[in-house]
Amino acid sequence: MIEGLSVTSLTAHYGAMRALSGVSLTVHHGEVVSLIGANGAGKSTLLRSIAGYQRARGQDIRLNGEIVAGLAPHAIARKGVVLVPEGRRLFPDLTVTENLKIGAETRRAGDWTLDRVLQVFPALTERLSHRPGQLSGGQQQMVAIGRALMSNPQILMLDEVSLGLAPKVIEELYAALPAILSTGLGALIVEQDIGRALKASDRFVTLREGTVVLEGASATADRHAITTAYFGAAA
Ligand SMILES: Nc1ncnc2c1ncn2[C@@H]1O[C@H](COP(=O)(O)OP(=O)(O)OP(=O)(O)O)[C@@H](O)[C@H]1O
Repeated sequence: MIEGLSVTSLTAHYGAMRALSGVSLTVHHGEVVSLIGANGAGKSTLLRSIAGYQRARGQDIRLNGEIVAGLAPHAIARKGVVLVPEGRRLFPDLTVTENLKIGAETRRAGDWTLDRVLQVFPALTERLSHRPGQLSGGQQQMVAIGRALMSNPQILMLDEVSLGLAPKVIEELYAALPAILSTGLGALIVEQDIGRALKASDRFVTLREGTVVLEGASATADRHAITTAYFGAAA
């Protein structure tokens, strides 16, 4: 049995179009796995399928050996698999505190509290009564990640958290990752910048056209091989 997330032979369709074909991967507790691939490779579909927002065939998605595939998204979150979606999806009429506390509604027992989120993202401390529209993009992303942490996840999935943010702000977000992982959770991250994805992760998985084409340890990854796998043999 795998301690953490395991996905086996996952297939997903949009109508007749196959977006994922037999994708398998694991994310153990305490490790970061980065999902690398061009636009349309299927990264968001994979994360959304794991989180229960998208119907997938194969249906072998497990957390600590227990099948979670087929459960509703809130039930999967309650088991401990939580997605920070692309575009953040904060509640615009709620304050930062209220947005963070919503994450606690699917809360499992665990270490994450509002105070702990604020230790990881101190920039939010002064802005707890603000609405998301009054925050910078980076601060909004901190709220989205903080909201996910408030549910005490075992597996945290981050879909393109750096999209549209300035390099300095992206550095700040990634600098928080070790503190986030120190509670023993595992992370599956989608990051467009291959260099940053490898730096932030223990292992990488490259998707092309819905299929895993290359995977390995990030520290010893061959960038050329990844780029070739990413674009296909014709690149
Ligand atoms: N709601 C949808 N309806 C139909 N096709 C979709 C839908 N969402 C995604 N697709 C298609 O499924 C494939 C995989 O898309 P997906 O968004 O998972 O890729 P991605 O790797 O996350 O890309 P991006 O970096 O652009 O988000 C693409 O061909 C895309 O056009």
